[in-house]
Amino acid sequence: MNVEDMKKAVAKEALRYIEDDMVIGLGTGSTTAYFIQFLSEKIQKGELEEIYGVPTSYQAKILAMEYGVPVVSLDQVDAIDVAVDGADEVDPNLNLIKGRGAALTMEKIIEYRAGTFIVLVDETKLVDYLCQKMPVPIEVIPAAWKAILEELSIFNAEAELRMGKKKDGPVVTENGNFIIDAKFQRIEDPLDMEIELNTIPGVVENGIFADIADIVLVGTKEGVKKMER
Ligand SMILES: O=C[C@H](O)[C@H](O)[C@H](O)COP(=O)(O)O
Repeated sequence: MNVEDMKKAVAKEALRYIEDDMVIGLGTGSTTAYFIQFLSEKIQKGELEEIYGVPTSYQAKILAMEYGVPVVSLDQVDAIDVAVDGADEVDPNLNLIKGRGAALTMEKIIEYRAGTFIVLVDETKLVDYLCQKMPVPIEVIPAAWKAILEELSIFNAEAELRMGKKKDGPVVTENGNFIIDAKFQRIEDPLDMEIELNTIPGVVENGIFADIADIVLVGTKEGVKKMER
């Protein structure tokens, strides 16, 4: 089983948690893209009814629209039953790093409010501690990017402004902000770090998702494994 197969396997498994009449937070990224596709197939077959998706990004919104999953915005719903999303790192306590796709702020807004937050990863995302492999993406107000970059040196972080791939200059998020990727040595206390980073003036949100995930479905060569809080 390759990584792509593992992503598909967890995306299929996540459907077990979906029932009729649910409002579902639709995450961003390659793994959730499979989930949106499989969700749509169930809807088209009539196996799921009255499903509404709340997208966390334009990517999720466009995919849902293409696949025919009805979309609504957060302010049109009273509650989100389940949110499903990928992650960049998952530690043994189900703390996450997210934001490789620069969608972290809307992801956190929606997933924080979900009745159940289900994370879909392949086994390469499992780490012993956060920041083992990946930096923490931090969404910042553009005017503050340089000051924040310097302030992050207090944490011994190797931080850089994220640059566009098919765009000159920095990545601009869907909220009109910049992203700083900060590689810390090792995050000992994810919740503490998540809160501390958000106290820096100009920081909009950061990609540490501590104590939010309820279930993590992990695609492995032996099949899907479930981690639960
Ligand atoms: O901003 C992007 C997100 O946090 C993604 O959910 C995360 O990077 C995982 O994406 P993928 O499933 O493509 O690895």
